[in-house]
Amino acid sequence: MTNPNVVVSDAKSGIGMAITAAVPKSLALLGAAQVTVTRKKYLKKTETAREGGETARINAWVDSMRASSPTRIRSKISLQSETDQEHNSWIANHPSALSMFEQIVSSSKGKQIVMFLDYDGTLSPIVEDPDRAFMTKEMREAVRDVARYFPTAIVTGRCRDKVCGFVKLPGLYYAGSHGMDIKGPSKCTYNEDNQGVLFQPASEYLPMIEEVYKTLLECTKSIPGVKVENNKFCASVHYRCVDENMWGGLAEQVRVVINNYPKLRLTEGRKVLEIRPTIKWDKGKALEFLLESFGYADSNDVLPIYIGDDRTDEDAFKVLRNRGQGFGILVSKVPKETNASYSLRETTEVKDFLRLLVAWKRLSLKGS
Ligand SMILES: O=P(O)(O)OC[C@H]1O[C@H](O[C@H]2O[C@H](CO)[C@@H](O)[C@H](O)[C@H]2O)[C@H](O)[C@@H](O)[C@@H]1O
Repeated sequence: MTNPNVVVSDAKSGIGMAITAAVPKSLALLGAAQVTVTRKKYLKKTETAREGGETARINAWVDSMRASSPTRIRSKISLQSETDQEHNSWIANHPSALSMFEQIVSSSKGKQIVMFLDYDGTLSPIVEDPDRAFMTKEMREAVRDVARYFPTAIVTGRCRDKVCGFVKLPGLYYAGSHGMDIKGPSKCTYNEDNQGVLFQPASEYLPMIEEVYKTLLECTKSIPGVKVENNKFCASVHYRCVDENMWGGLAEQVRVVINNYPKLRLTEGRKVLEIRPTIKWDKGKALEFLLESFGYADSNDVLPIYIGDDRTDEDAFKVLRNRGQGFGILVSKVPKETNASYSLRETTEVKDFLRLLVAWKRLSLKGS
């Protein structure tokens, strides 16, 4: 994509000049001391990158950006009967966690249920503005009640402080930045000195992410609708409100920026590109870490339930599947490729599931 507003310094003239080529500003922003980008060098670099298959890589990104998240299963022919078939097979393989509620709780006999909840698309509906993704009062009450009976963690791509501000419940564990920032409840017994912070495996990346966030903010500012979010150990570039014709250009901008940071990698969520450290840490690792912190590292006495809607939640679903323990529940109205065992159609169904769990627990306590 071309960005007419990109300005590159021209070594010969010594002045900034606008060019209709992609993205050098991100490089220039890194500071003259670190990188000096001349127009000539920039064009050469772009050419070489293109020849080296960069274009193919960016095209692949754009294709992936077009797919929903996790990848939607597509019919080759969009006949109604095929769609019905697809849906029936989806429900047969990933039944509703509401209709399977009895089976789910009966498999928890003698085990401690531990709840893991993603935030966006799970506890709050997807909205255009990430800063306005509020959860309802009813959902908050449902989560609060669940946390009274079961250890409960919010596992999110968001920055931990931001999600705490949305959820506003003190009795939970919060794993922000895709699990790279884990904190227990205020009265956490694991690490009281550090105000309940349990684990920050990517703390050394903090200055780098801050720098990348600022660079992305600057180099994408001319693309209408882009929103860059600082998620502390991860920077997120939202394209939900960007014209689809500009997605290629945006992907290219992001690629050029992260090409300068070999210690960072890109992952995708729902209409969002996320730049994060290459360390082997994700929501699945966070789930394992939390189970261990709760004393269930190698235990059969636990039934973890993870509810999420996003590609990044697949890492946690996969962990549960590999452990042969607990269940992943994918929130989705449409068939998707997933490692989850069950499905829920939308956030209101998540709330219903949580309420059922609380009602079932209260009943079983009365009976005991
Ligand atoms: O792990 P999650 O809790 O699901 O967080 C993933 C990302 O969620 C947010 O973005 C998504 O929700 C926004 C609000 O509904 C929506 O506008 C955006 O298109 C979605 O990608 C959040 O803003 C990101 O920082 C999270 O990484």
